[in-house]
Amino acid sequence: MIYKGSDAGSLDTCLPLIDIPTIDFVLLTSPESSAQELEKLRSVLSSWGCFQVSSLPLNFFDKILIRTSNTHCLNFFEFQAINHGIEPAFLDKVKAVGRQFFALPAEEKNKYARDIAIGFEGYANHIINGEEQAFDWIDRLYLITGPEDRKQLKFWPENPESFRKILEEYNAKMVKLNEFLLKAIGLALNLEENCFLDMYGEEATMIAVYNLYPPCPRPDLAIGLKPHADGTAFTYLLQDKEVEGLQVLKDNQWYRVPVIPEAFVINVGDQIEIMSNGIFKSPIHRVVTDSERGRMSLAVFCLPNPNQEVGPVNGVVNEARPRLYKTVKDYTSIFYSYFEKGTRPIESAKI
Ligand SMILES: O=C(O)CCC(=O)C(=O)O
Ligand SMILES: [Fe+2]
Repeated sequence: MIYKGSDAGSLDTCLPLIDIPTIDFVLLTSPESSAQELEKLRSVLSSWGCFQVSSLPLNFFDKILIRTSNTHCLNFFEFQAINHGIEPAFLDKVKAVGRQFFALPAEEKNKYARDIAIGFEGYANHIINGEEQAFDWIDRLYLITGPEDRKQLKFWPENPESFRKILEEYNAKMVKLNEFLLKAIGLALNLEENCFLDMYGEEATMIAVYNLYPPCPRPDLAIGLKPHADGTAFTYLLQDKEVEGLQVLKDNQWYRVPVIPEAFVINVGDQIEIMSNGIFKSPIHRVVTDSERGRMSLAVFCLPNPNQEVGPVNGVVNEARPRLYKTVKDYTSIFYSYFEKGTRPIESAKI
């Protein structure tokens, strides 16, 4: 599928608003309600490929559940309890440090500038350098936040002072949340609880990307972020609290994603589409600009380690559903070359 050029679109208020499905993670952990909520999760991920989660109660990760998994209930025993959930006030801080960074003078931000010869990390005001590339209307701060030994602190702002500490704390919560969801999707398909988590592997890569879309005088001409599907396993997105801009494509129709303060939008990425043999869909999405208001979002990308081989998990290939995807490795490294061309990298993984 080619998206290039013609596909930029303004924030067309005539587009329908997606009634973005909500999954309640607390219901997922309760013996009475988990079967029903898991079925909802399965249905949402196979249709929309994205859903929202309201912020988690303070002690979500402390509620160490519960029962063994054969009753379709998530077993949390292996999770280390941490003392806090993800409360709205903390989410505000996570967003505030990003906004403060983007508000700094260019000279200060450029201390953390990306060096494309090294990689994608750091601050940059466009995503890729392709010559024929129509640039996106975006400023980005892209940081590898895990595993520990892959972090390059020279790209991590020291201004505002609390930036590093807050992002580290946020990252730790995202790691847990992602493990939780990887287990949940195994159960949602009636498979072994750890099948996705095992395929995802250890020492997974965590990437945090702050996206700033400045006000754009001609939103009809410039796209904030061109249509793409994420190359991740899952993406955890914190949207701007006030300014809309994210849109999702389903059945050739674009839908606006509403602003939902304090909620995460969680996207299936291509690697979960591959692991689920296409049962779960990695949705195409884009961001449009606004003529008057800037918008900031924070995306956390959770990806298997580059050495990890990723293919359909046990139980998703059968006579009724033959194998549709090859085994891939270091999928992320091909991602941006496709992004630049405006084609879908997942095509290269199809059999
Ligand atoms: O800004 C957004 O809402 C979406 C960002 C996004 O899709 C991405 O960073 O991959
Ligand atoms: Fe995305």
